[in-house]
Amino acid sequence: MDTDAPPLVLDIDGTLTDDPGRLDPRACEALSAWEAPVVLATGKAFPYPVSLCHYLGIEKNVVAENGGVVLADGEVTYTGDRERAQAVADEFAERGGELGWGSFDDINYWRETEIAVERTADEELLRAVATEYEMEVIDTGYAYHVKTPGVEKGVGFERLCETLEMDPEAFVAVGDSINDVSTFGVAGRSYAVANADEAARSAADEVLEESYMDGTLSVLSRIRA
Ligand SMILES: O=C(O)COP(=O)(O)O
Ligand SMILES: [Mg+2]
Repeated sequence: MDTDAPPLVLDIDGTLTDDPGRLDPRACEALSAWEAPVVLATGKAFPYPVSLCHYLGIEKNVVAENGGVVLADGEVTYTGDRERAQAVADEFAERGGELGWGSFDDINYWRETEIAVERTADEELLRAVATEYEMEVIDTGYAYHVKTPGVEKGVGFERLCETLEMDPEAFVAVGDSINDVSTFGVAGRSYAVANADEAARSAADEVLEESYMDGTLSVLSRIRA
């Protein structure tokens, strides 16, 4: 691999996974061997990208919870009002809504700055309650996230770059959904995989012909030259 490979900022679900969200095994080889920093920027709770970095054998540079949690150079920072998100979840449940994750809610168990809700939930009710609490709901295609407005992956990514003393413009971004739009806005070059939603497609510099990891690999092979 060329040592001039640019640093990467990559979404996980829909970008390094298949449709049901299983990690594509080709991501392991490609990212373990990448010769520049790789940042994982995800809507998932903090332990998920940290574990993925651990098992890929790469530096733990992570934006989790849609920007609510950032880890760079061993330093963790938090933004977002978890208590307010919890208040939305409680009121949602009070009015008959269900988060939908079953008896052990591993999706929210470690989540520190927002709340995620299964996409089978009553979206209209969830959005109505969130609005009452001046919170925002986004649909990533994998979950609804009840989050603090202004907390975004891209904002967290900029914070991470400050810590690493790197220029966000140097990074190549790949993603698939509305929660990647802010990352696309600050990275130097951005790609939406073919399975991306409308928001990601219109924010990306380029929409790829290939879906999921096929799309991500096509970017990696292009930029490594
Ligand atoms: O947690 C989600 O809903 C989606 O996760 P992602 O940001 O890695 O695609
Ligand atoms: Mg995604």
